[in-house]
Amino acid sequence: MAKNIVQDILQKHTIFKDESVLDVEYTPDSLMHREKEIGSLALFFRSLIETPGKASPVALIYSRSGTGKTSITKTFGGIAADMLKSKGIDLKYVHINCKFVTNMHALMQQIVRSTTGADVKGLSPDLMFREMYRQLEANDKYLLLTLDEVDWFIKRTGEDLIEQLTRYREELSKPKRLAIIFVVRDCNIGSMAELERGKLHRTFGARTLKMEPYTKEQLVDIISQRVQMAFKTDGSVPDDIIDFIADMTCSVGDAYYAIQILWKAGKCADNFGMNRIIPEHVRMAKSMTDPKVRSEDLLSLPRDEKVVLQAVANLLRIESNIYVSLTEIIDEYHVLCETYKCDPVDSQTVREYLLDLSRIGFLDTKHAKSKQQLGASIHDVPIVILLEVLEPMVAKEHSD
Ligand SMILES: Nc1ncnc2c1ncn2[C@@H]1O[C@H](COP(=O)(O)OP(=O)(O)OP(=O)(O)O)[C@@H](O)[C@H]1O
Repeated sequence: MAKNIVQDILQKHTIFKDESVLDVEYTPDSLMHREKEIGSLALFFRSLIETPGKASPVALIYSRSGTGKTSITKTFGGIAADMLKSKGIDLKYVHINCKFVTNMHALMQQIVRSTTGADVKGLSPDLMFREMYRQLEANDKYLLLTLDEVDWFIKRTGEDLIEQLTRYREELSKPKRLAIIFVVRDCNIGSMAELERGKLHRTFGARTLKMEPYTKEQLVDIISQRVQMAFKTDGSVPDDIIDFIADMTCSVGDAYYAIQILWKAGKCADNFGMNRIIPEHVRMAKSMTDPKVRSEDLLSLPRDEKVVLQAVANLLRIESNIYVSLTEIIDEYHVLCETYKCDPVDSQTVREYLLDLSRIGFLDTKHAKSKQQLGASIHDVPIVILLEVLEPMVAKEHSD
């Protein structure tokens, strides 16, 4: 019985070729739009690659989430290890996420385990570090260590991981076998006290890299790359769907967020037995990824604005519509006014309502390039869910 269920599921049609490339852990071989940043790491760690042992460089990377901090450090770590290997030098790249590590002792245990494969118990963090370093020396190895999300660790434990590790590194005898990349979320740097920020500046100096959020065009490229790898045929994710996802995620510039929406939209298409993603799947995916409760807010909107919003939603219910024009909205609005037997407001007022609805977050507006005409879309809520609440609300208000 259970076997049949599994067999049935596996036999079901799917638009995916390889879902694993949409996992957050997956880093593509070619990391788009991060060439400059990988180049900065090469400059920061030039001495490690050209004259290993001479110095023990450290660097700090910070940015908002989903902007590729983890990916560029892993990519750079792999490249550095390969380059040194070709010179007969053994560089181990170790990447540790500190977010869920509870204290300095547990962190040092992880560093030692990932570097040497050994489990050390009963030693203080200082002694563990010395033991690990002794093993690096004994085996003539070098270590490039990335400590990711160190800001969470510092906040939670109150232990100044950056100061402690940079102190260890200063005490090392030559050849210096340790280089470290610290990774921090931008927002947490922003909220740091002036004194702490000054300390970071003194420790890292010019070896500080701030990564900018991705632009819409960059997100289009990143999503397109994943589409090629994850989906069966070219037609399963049309270009305007890629554009739509990039449009709705570019205000945060987060590649992970965009890839999550792509994946969930693909799952929706599978669930509906369709062989391509349509805009409504994307809206559903967005609401699952970033749920927003809107229904109670709808009640507070003026009556006429609700009708304008319903006009937009009615037009977007049509399968292929991502944006609809002001002219179309006005036509649909007049049809609704006839249905509800109410007097329509003039076109300029409809336009103002749309801008107002956009300001308070019920819809998204943009100007079409060609016609200079206002277009409206809804990014946050699946239209079916919005209309389920809005339609009866508007009907009731006009029957009272
Ligand atoms: N330039 C890029 N090209 C392709 N994929 C990318 C790129 N940047 C990020 N990604 C993908 O986006 C996801 C998030 O990236 P990553 O974890 O590197 O970001 P981050 O800045 O470290 O995020 P966080 O602060 O949340 O840890 C990963 O799946 C990664 O593969």
